[in-house]
Amino acid sequence: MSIEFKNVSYIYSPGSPLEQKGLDQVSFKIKENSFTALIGHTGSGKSTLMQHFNALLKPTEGEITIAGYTINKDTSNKNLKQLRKNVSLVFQFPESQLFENTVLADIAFGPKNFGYSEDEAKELALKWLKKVGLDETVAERSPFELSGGQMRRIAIAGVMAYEPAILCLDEPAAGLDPRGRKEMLELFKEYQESGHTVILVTHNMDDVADYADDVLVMEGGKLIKHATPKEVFADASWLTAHHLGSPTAAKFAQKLAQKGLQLDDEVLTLNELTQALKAKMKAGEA
Ligand SMILES: Nc1ncnc2c1ncn2[C@@H]1O[C@H](COP(=O)(O)OP(=O)(O)OP(=O)(O)O)[C@@H](O)[C@H]1O
Repeated sequence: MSIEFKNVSYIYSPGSPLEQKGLDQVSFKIKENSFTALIGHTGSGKSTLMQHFNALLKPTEGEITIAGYTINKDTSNKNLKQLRKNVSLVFQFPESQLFENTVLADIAFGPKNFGYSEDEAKELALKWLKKVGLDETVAERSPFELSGGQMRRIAIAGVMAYEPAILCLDEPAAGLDPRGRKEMLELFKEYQESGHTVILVTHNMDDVADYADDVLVMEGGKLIKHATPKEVFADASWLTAHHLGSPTAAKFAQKLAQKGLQLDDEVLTLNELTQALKAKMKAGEA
C-alpha cells in the first residue's frame, strides 16, 4: 500500500488566537514496503504528519491517498475502521495505554477489536508476545508488574498482532537501553522485510542509517527533503545548515578525513566503516 500526500496543509485552531501551522503544502509518495524515517527538529511537524496517516487529523487543504482511502477536509469520521486496521500509529511511550488485567488480554485487545475471534486473537497475542522477545510465562501476569521495557514491548505487540499493512512509530525505542533499542528496531526491520511498510519517527541518525531506505525531512511544517539515507547524509553543510546530525560512523569518517585518511566510500553504518577501513588497510594506506 503506497501513501501519497498532495499539497497537504494543516492548521491547528484556525481563526483563533492560537492558530498555528502544523503542515505547509506537503507532497510526497512513499512506496509500498519501504522503511521510511521521518526526521526533523522538535516542532517541525513530524507528529502532525503522522496523525494524518490514519485520519486522526485531516488536512485543512490538500489530499492524502492511503490504503484505498482518499482523505481530505471533507472526509467523514465514519467508516474509518478498515483504514485504522491497515494503518496503525504507535505514539511515544505506548505503555501508558496498557489497561487489561493480563499481558495476553492486552495484546489480544487489538486483534479482537478488528474482528478476529477470541481464539484467533489469543493465538496472535501469543505469537507476538514471543516475537517481541517475551516469555510465555508472563502471559497471565498483570502488565503493570513488569518493567518499563517489557511494558513497551507488550504495547507494541498489541499493535503488531493485527498486522497492519502500514506501521507508523513515533520514537518507539526512546528510553530503552542500547540492546533493547537494537532488538526493537530489528523487529521493525523484520516486519518490513515480511512485506509491510514501516514509518519511523526518530531523532537517532544511526537508526536512520542502519534501517531506513527512504527519509522524509521536515522543517517548519514543510517537507524539505525526500531522499535515500545516502543522499540525505551526503551533504554535511546542508545538514549543518538545517541543524541535523549525521550517523556516528559518518562523523568518525569525517574525523579520519580531517586527519588525512580519506575513505573511498561514503560510510553511514558501522559495518560500512569497518569495510572501508579494511579496504584501506589491505591497500596499505591505513
Ligand atoms: N495540539 C496542538 N495545538 C496547536 N499547535 C500544535 C499542536 N500540536 C502541535 N502544534 C504545533 O504544530 C507544529 C508542529 O508540531 P509537531 O508536534 O507536529 O512537531 P514534531 O516534529 O512532531 O515535534 P516533536 O519532535 O517535539 O514531537 C509546532 O509548531 C507545534 O507547536
